[in-house]
Amino acid sequence: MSFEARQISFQYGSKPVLKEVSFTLASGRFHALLGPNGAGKSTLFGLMTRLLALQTGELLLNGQSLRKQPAEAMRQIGVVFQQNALDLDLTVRQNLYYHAALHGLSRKEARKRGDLELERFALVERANDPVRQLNGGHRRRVEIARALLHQPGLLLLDEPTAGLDVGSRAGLNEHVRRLCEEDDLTVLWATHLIEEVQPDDRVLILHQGRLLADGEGRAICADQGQTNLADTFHALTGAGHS
Ligand SMILES: Nc1ncnc2c1ncn2[C@@H]1O[C@H](COP(=O)(O)OP(=O)(O)OP(=O)(O)O)[C@@H](O)[C@H]1O
Repeated sequence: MSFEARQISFQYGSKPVLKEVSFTLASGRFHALLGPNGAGKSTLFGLMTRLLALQTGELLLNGQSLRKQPAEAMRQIGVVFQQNALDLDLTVRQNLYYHAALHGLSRKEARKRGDLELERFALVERANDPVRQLNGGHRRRVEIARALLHQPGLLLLDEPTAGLDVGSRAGLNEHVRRLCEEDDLTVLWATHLIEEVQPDDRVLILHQGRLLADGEGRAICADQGQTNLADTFHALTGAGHS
């Protein structure tokens, strides 16, 4: 899986929100898209998932333009949005099957893929419970399992730990890192929380619509003459330590 953003600019009305943003994602790696609130992370996700129409620049998945091959590209992408998008009255299993059907999976395939993800996400015991009965951490796990049903090569997560307690946050972050290794999945994890980023992650720092840094966390720190990511982030954006 290869992904490239070329010179992406975007504005809401007359308000510029993304300014000539270019980057590539490395296959099978965990990338942290780090930026303070309002940096433009969700807008970038909106463009990558085609919720928003591209204005300037190009997005390429495996060399194919998202603009020109939207259906094919969407088959390669799984997404977890900031807002919970599960049907609370359906069971965990029903949510998974419904989403699988939307992606055109047969009933048999949906069951097979659904059961496998329930197992991997340690959700088997909750499979027949309505999502409403699940806590925030479990709901997020269901959302990620759902996003992976159609076996995308690229998983986008927009502030996936929003609203979770510290323990659940760390657990979810670790889990997605494991998926990255197990499935050779390319991950873009948007966050404003430094503690969700590790020095050997690929880190993209977005601030006021501009990409201020792009590279291995450790190398970005060294470039800025800093010893840790929190100080580096502060030096680049002026944003407080989280
Ligand atoms: N629909 C919209 N219309 C006008 N301005 C918008 C709209 N959506 C977002 N914005 C503005 O665009 C800027 C970037 O917002 P965006 O949500 O992309 O940032 P973010 O980094 O995801 O931050 P957050 O984590 O707070 O959502 C902000 O100034 C925001 O107020």
